[in-house]
Amino acid sequence: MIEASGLTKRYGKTLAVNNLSFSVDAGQVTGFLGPNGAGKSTTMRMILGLDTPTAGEVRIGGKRYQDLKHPLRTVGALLDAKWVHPNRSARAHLTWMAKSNKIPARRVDEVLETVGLTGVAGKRAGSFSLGMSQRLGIAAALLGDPEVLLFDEPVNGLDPEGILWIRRFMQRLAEDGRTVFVSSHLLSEMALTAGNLVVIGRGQLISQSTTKEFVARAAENTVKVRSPHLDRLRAELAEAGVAVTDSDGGILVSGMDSDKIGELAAQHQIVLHELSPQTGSLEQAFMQITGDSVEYQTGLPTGAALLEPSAN
Ligand SMILES: Nc1ncnc2c1ncn2[C@@H]1O[C@H](COP(=O)(O)OP(=O)(O)OP(=O)(O)O)[C@@H](O)[C@H]1O
Repeated sequence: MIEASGLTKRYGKTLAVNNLSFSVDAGQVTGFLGPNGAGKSTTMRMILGLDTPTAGEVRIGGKRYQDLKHPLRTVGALLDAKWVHPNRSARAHLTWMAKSNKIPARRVDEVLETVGLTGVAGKRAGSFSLGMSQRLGIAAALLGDPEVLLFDEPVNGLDPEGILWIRRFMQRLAEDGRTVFVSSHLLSEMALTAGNLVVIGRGQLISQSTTKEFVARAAENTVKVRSPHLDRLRAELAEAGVAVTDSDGGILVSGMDSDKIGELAAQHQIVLHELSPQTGSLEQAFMQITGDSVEYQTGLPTGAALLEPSAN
């Protein structure tokens, strides 16, 4: 289990993580979701003791990272799959890690087998594809047979087969009873993988709930409206304090259900050509909830910005 309370990290003028509290339970994959720059990597680094919080703390199984006797046996992480020395073989890399962490050498072959790299264990890690490097990174994270696993954007840049493999693998780890915490800026990916979501924006907690609840909450509040008197309707909705965005020859209304919009239109004798509650794509749902908290606008429509690969 991971518990963050009041976790805060400031880099100069940038408040990367701001008073963040959440918990991650064992037995399910928990997605850590937020737009680029939201503070996910910084939070993961603080969980792993690689960065010191400016305020607050995070505990793993009740202990701070620096108080863990055998850190690799408690928590394993895949942060950056490409940090392996390129001239070392996969087996040499894992053997070195095992030795320096007092982990029995037999674990090396076990984890190579687990991630399906036994056949290429003697090859230079520098010659590995991104998918193979990710597997090697996961093997390293598993060396100490830890209860808690952290993955930072593990599917970035992978082909569909690699994505599927990682998704299934994370689910298997969770089914084994481990705590699996995985960051992503893609809700559609997380919705397929994670049962719970911790969602952040601009370093702050936006929501912690089941994935189902998160998606339903966002989607149920959007209604598509088309009308030949769109300007008048827009003005009445603004008066009612409701948010409106343009969409495909009509508008998308958030925060008022379709019954109320219909009544408002009738009251002002505004003809409607369409009044349809949207189930919305997952990405739309995510944008709707995190919309105000996107730090860097890319100039692309907001939905597309989310589908851009992260800079990680
Ligand atoms: N070492 C650092 N020095 C200064 N600012 C930093 C540092 N690390 C992160 N930041 C800033 O903190 C904020 C959060 O960054 P972080 O990388 O944690 O976000 P993220 O959610 O992981 O984003 P991404 O998905 O783009 O990696 C950003 O504004 C970033 O520029």
